[in-house]
Amino acid sequence: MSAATTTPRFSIGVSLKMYFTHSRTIEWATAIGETARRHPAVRTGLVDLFVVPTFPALVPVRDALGGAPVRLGAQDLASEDVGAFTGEVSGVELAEIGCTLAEIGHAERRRLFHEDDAVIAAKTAAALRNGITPLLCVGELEQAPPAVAALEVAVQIEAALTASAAAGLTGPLLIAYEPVWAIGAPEPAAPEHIRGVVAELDRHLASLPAHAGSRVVYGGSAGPGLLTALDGEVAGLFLGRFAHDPAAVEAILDEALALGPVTS
Ligand SMILES: O=C[C@H](O)COP(=O)(O)O
Repeated sequence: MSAATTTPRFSIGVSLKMYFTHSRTIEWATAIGETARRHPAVRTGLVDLFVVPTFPALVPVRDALGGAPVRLGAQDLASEDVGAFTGEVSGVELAEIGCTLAEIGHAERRRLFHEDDAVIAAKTAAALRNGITPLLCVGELEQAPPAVAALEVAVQIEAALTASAAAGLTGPLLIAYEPVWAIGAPEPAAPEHIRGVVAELDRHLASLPAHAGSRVVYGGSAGPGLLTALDGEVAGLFLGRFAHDPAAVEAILDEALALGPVTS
């Protein structure tokens, strides 16, 4: 087995949203930990694998992973760090229990919980302030050509960074590009659409020195076969339903291994 690469070529993560019971979450995480410990794509550092369970499952999942090289992410975080905010969970506490990622701005939180650009910007700043990588979810609302979609998404990214910029906060972002119309759908967006938007977003991120090291992964009905279809031109996937079977995660890791490290 080759030595671990310094920068993983792919980031591959799964949000469990609110689909599983606690016991099923732990069974799933145990299986993912077992896969991660032995799979060469993870062991060599080719893939940065992360899981995003519900809040009460974070510590049990961390323990079920049993030291496997899998990062832990939260599905949300508070915009404040301490105080009378019933029901909220701070970035301080998330960092303390080992979360290195926090999901921010998911379309479901915008649509169902009325999170707006200001909330998302405050949460992005809270993550950066606490040394947590924002897993910033962005995506166009309606189907549009890649250049048009990328413009809409770039505006969302800029809006999410306003509070961080004002506070002088820096750090890499993990952008989950999720076309809203492709979330919860039977199929992901077409590979050529994904490649087109992600290429534009990569160019946009390259113009943000405060967030050097950022990368874009694709989410929205992603599953086995998509990484291969994207031909290595996208830096990873953010999965939902189609990673509920641990065998699907293993299949995607196999695809990453077949694509291999960047050769140039
Ligand atoms: O957080 C994950 C995304 O929203 C994708 O979910 P999905 O693959 O079930 O559509």
